Amino acid sequence: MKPTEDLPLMRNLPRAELPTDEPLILASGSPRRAQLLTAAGYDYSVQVASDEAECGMCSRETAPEMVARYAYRKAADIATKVDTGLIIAADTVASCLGQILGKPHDQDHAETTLRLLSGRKHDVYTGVCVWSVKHEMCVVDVVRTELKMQKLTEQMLEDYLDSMLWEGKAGAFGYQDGNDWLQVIGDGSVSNVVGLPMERLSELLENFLEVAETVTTGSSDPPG
Ligand SMILES: Cc1cn([C@H]2C[C@H](O)[C@@H](COP(=O)(O)OP(=O)(O)OP(=O)(O)O)O2)c(=O)[nH]c1=O
Repeated sequence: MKPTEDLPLMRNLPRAELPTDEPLILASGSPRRAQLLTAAGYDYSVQVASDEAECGMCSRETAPEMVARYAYRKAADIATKVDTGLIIAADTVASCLGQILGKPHDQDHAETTLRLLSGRKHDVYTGVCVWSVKHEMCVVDVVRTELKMQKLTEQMLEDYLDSMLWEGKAGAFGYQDGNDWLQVIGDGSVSNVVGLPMERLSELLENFLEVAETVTTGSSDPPG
């Protein structure tokens, strides 16, 4: 298996000029998001949002609504803890047959998730929030990538579950794990699948001062 930094998805990633003079902060503990930002050439520090940012499931909330809300809440959490900073936060889930598939709780959950995805088309949604503490403004956007997973044999399933590579990955599978099980449909963003849509992030940074909205203090819902 190739190390992640050698994968094609880490090459030729866009890097935008930052819209403010604040230090860039990645509000995420995801190693994939950090690898993507580093591969694109951004200079940043990491501050992980508290687990409470990902709490509170709203009934009838769709996958894109959920990832937008969680990305916003992760950025808002760090915004209360720093004096200045341009914060980037994100949240990723898979969605298949109307079910929202987050990170598996354990191996049984990973198996159930992979059996659902096996042989099926599904979507990966990532919500991304850019937040300027100095300007008290933020923007939230969601990117969808459509994928198809090949039909898994019992042996493939067993080997992958034993590998523990499913841990901490939405949908219980890492596109970057080098198994070629997933095919991106159309011209969807691969970095979006791995946790941070680098193309959209670049657009959001480039247009930040035009598209960002003033933050409402204490709101747990993203603007718009
Ligand atoms: C679909 C998919 C997700 N993932 C990862 C990206 C995210 O790290 C993770 C989804 O969980 P998230 O809750 O979005 O992020 P996280 O818990 O890793 O980090 P934080 O909350 O601190 O931001 O799944 C892959 O690495 N490969 C994939 O193919």
